[in-house]
Amino acid sequence: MEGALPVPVNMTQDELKALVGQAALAYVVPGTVVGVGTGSTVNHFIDALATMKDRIAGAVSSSVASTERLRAHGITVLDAATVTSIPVYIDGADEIDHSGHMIKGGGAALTREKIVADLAERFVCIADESKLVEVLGSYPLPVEVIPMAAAQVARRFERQYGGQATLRAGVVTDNGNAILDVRGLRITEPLAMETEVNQWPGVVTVGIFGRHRASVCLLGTAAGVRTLTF
Ligand SMILES: O=C(CO)[C@H](O)[C@H](O)COP(=O)(O)O
Repeated sequence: MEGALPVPVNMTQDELKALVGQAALAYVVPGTVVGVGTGSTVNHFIDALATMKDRIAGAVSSSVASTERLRAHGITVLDAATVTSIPVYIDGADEIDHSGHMIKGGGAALTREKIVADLAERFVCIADESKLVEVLGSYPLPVEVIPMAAAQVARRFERQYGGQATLRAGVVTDNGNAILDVRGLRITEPLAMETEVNQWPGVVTVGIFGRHRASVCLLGTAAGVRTLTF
């Protein structure tokens, strides 16, 4: 199912991100706690959320960066451990397919993103149209790993899926771990790969959001905001 709201043509990628960040406000349930993702698209959402900060019960954040931005706007950030359920989680994606499966983790926040997504009744993905793909895998798949397992996990990707993993230089996650970026994958069965890789020793989180896929995607396009529901 989809629909589109018209917008002026020739918008930049950042303007498309701002457009969907604003559009996501319609999915915030007044009086409740909002799950907030991480990244440049979400930054626009956080800025928009500030306009209704007095009508929400606060936010659960998926990264130190988003927490700082939320607090700078005067939005209350709650510890995820104190929250049992939230109606909606709003976050970006590096890729999303036509079933709502995503690759996430370009900003290295994938583990906390999956934790907050797990608290949510629904995941609303906000993205510019370049993120919509037929098959996941052109974007290098991020995997958060315990550093001592990085080489072993990399070898296993090569052996099992023919993927080439490299350590993301200079990056330490909010959880003190490393990120592998895996190239050369064609992820035709996201749920199966997510389940498999999650079982490898030393893998903290794989950036495939299959079980935690989006139920709605607000896609910024030259024709307006396309709403995809899955
Ligand atoms: O998964 C993420 C961070 O870990 C982001 O949602 C993803 O990288 C998209 O970022 P952006 O909105 O900047 O394009």
